[in-house]
Amino acid sequence: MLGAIADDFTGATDLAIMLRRNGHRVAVAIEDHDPGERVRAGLDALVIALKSRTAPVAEAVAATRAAHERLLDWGARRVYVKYCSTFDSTDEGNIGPVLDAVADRAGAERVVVVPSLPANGRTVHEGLLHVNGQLLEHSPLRHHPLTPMTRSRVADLLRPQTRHEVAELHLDVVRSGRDALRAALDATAARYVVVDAVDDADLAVIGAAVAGDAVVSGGSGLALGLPDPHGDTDGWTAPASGRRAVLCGSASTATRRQVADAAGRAQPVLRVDPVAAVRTPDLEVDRIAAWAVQQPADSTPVIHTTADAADLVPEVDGLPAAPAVETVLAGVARRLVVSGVRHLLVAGGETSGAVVRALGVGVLRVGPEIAPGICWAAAAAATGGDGDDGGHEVALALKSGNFGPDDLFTSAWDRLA
Ligand SMILES: Nc1ncnc2c1ncn2[C@@H]1O[C@H](COP(=O)(O)OP(=O)(O)O)[C@@H](O)[C@H]1O
Ligand SMILES: O=C(O)[C@@H](O)C(=O)COP(=O)(O)O
Repeated sequence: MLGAIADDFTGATDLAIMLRRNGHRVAVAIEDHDPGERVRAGLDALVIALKSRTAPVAEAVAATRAAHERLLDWGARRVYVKYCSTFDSTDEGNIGPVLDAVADRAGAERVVVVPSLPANGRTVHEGLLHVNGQLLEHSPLRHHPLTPMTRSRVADLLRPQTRHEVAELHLDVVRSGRDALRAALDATAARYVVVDAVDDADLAVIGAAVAGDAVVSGGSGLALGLPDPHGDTDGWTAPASGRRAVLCGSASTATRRQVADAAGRAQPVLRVDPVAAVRTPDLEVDRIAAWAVQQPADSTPVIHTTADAADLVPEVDGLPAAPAVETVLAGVARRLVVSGVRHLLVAGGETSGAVVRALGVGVLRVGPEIAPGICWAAAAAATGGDGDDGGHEVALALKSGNFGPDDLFTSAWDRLA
């Protein structure tokens, strides 16, 4: 079995889709949840979803180490460390410290670093990460609320995060084919090697060249290069029908466009007040949940946080607003499920982590792909409390802030039909 550790929940489903597309029978385990021996026995790949991308370094490393041990116990022979295709991190981490911990434990002398995800416009060329043709540092990721990306050379982003050497291999080597790339990798003394990839064919070459590596790392794109022969990935059924809703904690430009598009199609839209989220979170949850149940049953209420950059509130009364906003959206998610919402689309990696935790979900069963990097997944929500017994089957789509077409909030439901 291939074991994978993803540093956020949208990233976990993104990777699971790629593995599924490539013939793996795959499931996503939420944090320290054990899917059970029977489920594990039927899998070719298991992705553990952590909420470690922006956690304090020691916490992220400890959670990753524990996840790695579980994967080893469960028979994983290879480990895939999944981070963001835009390399979301700071000079402190968490990509470097997490890679160091996994590579040390596995005794891996070399780990490739492959953030490219061409299907979503993320490419690495001559060591520089581009997002839809722009250098990372000139893309909207420069203004990310938690991990602003102000440099574009992947090696320069990783170096401050690790004590190990970081090298680069460029497209000319990749395009010389699997054997030439493997030879070049073997000739490199560095622990980490950033490998260029501009299209899916490059990812296939890299995947083939690292077929024997105990640890690989990247965005989800590298999974396209790791085929599994089983190819038997059916067995997904959509959970019972019910009301729909969208929860957006992402401030990304793609999400903002999707909110505006839904509003333009006459879907009801409400914005979380970050000041209220910090000062009176329970009242803010009540306000939003009460609004949502009043909307027409056949509508898709969209609850969001940021219409334009001016809405971003770093602090309120000296307290950070971002985690308070996440907590409010997580509280709203519970209330929505209790009130009959069964199909929930969540935008934002951190936000998805907070929502999935609040819903008490243990395993995501990966279903149909909606758009590159976005899928529906089935899960049992253990809402319990709030006047509810819990145990509802729900369909969740966890969307990276930057992914998806403008009409996603109205078109995503077609894939559940
Ligand atoms: N208006 C706002 N003020 C303060 N924090 C916000 C606001 N809107 C969103 N946030 C926070 O920004 C973060 C967005 O991260 P995330 O959910 O991972 O989205 P993305 O996938 O776009 O990175 C979350 O912690 C969220 O609570
Ligand atoms: O690799 C990617 O781009 C995604 O899988 C991902 O991790 C996105 O993170 P968020 O934008 O924070 O959801």
